[in-house]
Order: sequence, then C-alpha cells, then structure tokens
Amino acid sequence: MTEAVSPVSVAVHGAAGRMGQAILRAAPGQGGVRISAALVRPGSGLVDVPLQRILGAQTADLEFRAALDPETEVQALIDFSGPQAFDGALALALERRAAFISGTTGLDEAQFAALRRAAERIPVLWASNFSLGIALMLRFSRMAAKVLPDWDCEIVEMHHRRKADAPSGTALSLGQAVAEGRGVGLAEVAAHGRSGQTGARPAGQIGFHALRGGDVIGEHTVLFASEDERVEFTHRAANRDIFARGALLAARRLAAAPPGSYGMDDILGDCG
Ligand SMILES: NC(=O)C1=CN([C@@H]2O[C@H](COP(=O)(O)OP(=O)(O)OC[C@H]3O[C@@H](n4cnc5c(N)ncnc54)[C@H](OP(=O)(O)O)[C@@H]3O)[C@@H](O)[C@H]2O)C=CC1
Ligand SMILES: O=C(O)C1=N[C@H](C(=O)O)C[C@H](O)C1
Repeated sequence: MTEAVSPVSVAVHGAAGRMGQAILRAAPGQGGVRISAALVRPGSGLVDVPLQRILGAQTADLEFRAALDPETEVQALIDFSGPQAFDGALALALERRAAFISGTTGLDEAQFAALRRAAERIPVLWASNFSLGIALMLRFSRMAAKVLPDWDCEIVEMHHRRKADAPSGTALSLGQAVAEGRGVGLAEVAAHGRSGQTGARPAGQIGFHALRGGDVIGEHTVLFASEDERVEFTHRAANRDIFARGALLAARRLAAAPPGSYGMDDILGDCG
C-alpha cells in the first residue's frame, strides 16, 4: 500500500466522545497525520470551543465544529460516534471523496450494505476493534475453531457502564471468526446469554455474554471447552490509545489507497 508523502489531513467525527478525544490526543505523537477538523453533534456545548482548552496545548490549534467548513481539506474521515450519527459521517466522506475509517459499533445490516456500496467509490475500513491484540486474537480464534471443531465455544466481554450496545462489536467479530473457522453461519449458531430451563447446551452453539460495569475499557475472552480441557484467549485493553493509534494508522495508509473495502489485516500486514 502506497502512503501519502505529506501529512494526511484527518477529520474526526464524534470528536467530543471518549474515542474522539483519544484520537485528538494521540494524533500529534503519530507521524504522517494532521487533524484538520473535529466534528461534534450539532447543538453540543463544545461547538466553537478550542480543542486546546479541553485537551491541552499539544492538540491541534482548531475549534470543535458541528459541520465541516467547505474550505477544510479532508483526505481521511475517522468516525467513532454511534449508529444514529454514522450515516451522516459516511455521507460526508463520500461527498469529500475522503477515505472513511469507522469504529462505530451497533450498526445494522442496511448500514453495512451502505459501507459496501461506498467502497466502490472511496477507500473504506470499518473495524469493531482497532487494536493489534484483537487483530491477532481474531486469527487465533479462527484457527482454534478449525482445529477444535467439537469443543464448546463461549465469548465473554466486559465494558464500562456507559457502553450503548451489546454484545460488543468485537465479540461479534470474534464469533464471526469462530463461525468462519467452522464453516457455519453465525446467526444459525449464536446464543445470547442464558436463563431459565435452557436444557443441555446444543453442540456447535457459540454463546455470547456481555458484562457491564465501572470504567472497564474493553475485555474479551474466547473460550473453547471439551470434557477434559479448556483453552481461553483473553485480551484486555488498558487504555483507548491502542484503538486511536490503529485508526490513525489506517487513515495514513488509506488516504492514498484506491477505492475498496479494507480490513485491519491490510493495515497491519502479516504478523507471522
Ligand atoms: N472499533 C474500535 O476499536 C472501538 C469502537 N468503539 C465504538 O465507537 C463508538 C463511540 O464510542 P465512545 O467514544 O466510547 O462513545 P461516546 O458516547 O463517548 O462518543 C460518541 C460521540 O459521538 C457524538 N455524536 C453523536 N452524534 C453526532 C453527530 N451527528 N456528529 C458528531 N458527533 C456526534 C456524541 O456526542 P454527544 O456526547 O454530544 O451526544 C459523542 O460525543 C461506539 O460505537 C463504540 O462501541 C469504541 C472504542 C473502540
Ligand atoms: O464501546 C467501547 O468502549 C468499545 N467498543 C468496541 C466494541 O464494541 O467492540 C471496541 C472496544 O472493546 C471498546
């Protein structure tokens, strides 16, 4: 993948949120990118407030805005907002012919279809998780599911009390990887939580369990159990910088890429 030579102009959509702020803070330390806009919800109390007043002197010398100034250069748009705001972000990237990088979870099928259509016109990367550790865990999970076809698989995740969607997008991606490893459709084998007289666990089921509490940034375990043994893969995020760095790296790499649908594997390359 050819990288842009001069710093890539990046607009952040959802800039007031936990992830938006993490990206704005991480950008100055990450070479090859320049924040050109920080977009917040129209009506937000942050409209026209300088970023540096909220995020410190190292961040870009810009104000939060509710709309993109027509003069502002945007080569990549990074979106971490919510399903209700996602369509507007994608429309903006298409209008500007900018690369679209989104980590927003809880999207519906129509929104994923819109992403696929957009990829015919601009570079698009949607990932439920931008960390290196989860990219690796997706590979392990697919591989383990293939090697251990008869073992029971359960996916457990825990997040902070403010998370709006469940199970997490990452848990669903991990479930998808397991289903792919087994050559089955996830929708046919997924079970979300258990309660009451459930009966014995059906063979081949993939169970999802979502815990919520406190300020947990994101923890995921994929567990495979047989009668005699158990294998567990666990990833724990210690901060949001791991997601921010992944999204900024994707922006840098995709700004000069041809239209298409990209994944974190395209960005990170072969980890071996
Ligand atoms: N893929 C990954 O690696 C990761 C994905 N995520 C996902 O990213 C998303 C955001 O997470 P998080 O930052 O924790 O959530 P927050 O709720 O902290 O942030 C979302 C932000 O989007 C803002 N917003 C709402 N509507 C608009 C709009 N029309 N224009 C611009 N901004 C808008 C909200 O504004 P307001 O507060 O004013 O309503 C809020 O500040 C979630 O879907 C989450 O699951 C999170 C972490 C990592
Ligand atoms: O909302 C969050 O916080 C997170 N969401 C993503 C998800 O739904 O998988 C990724 C990460 O775990 C944090």
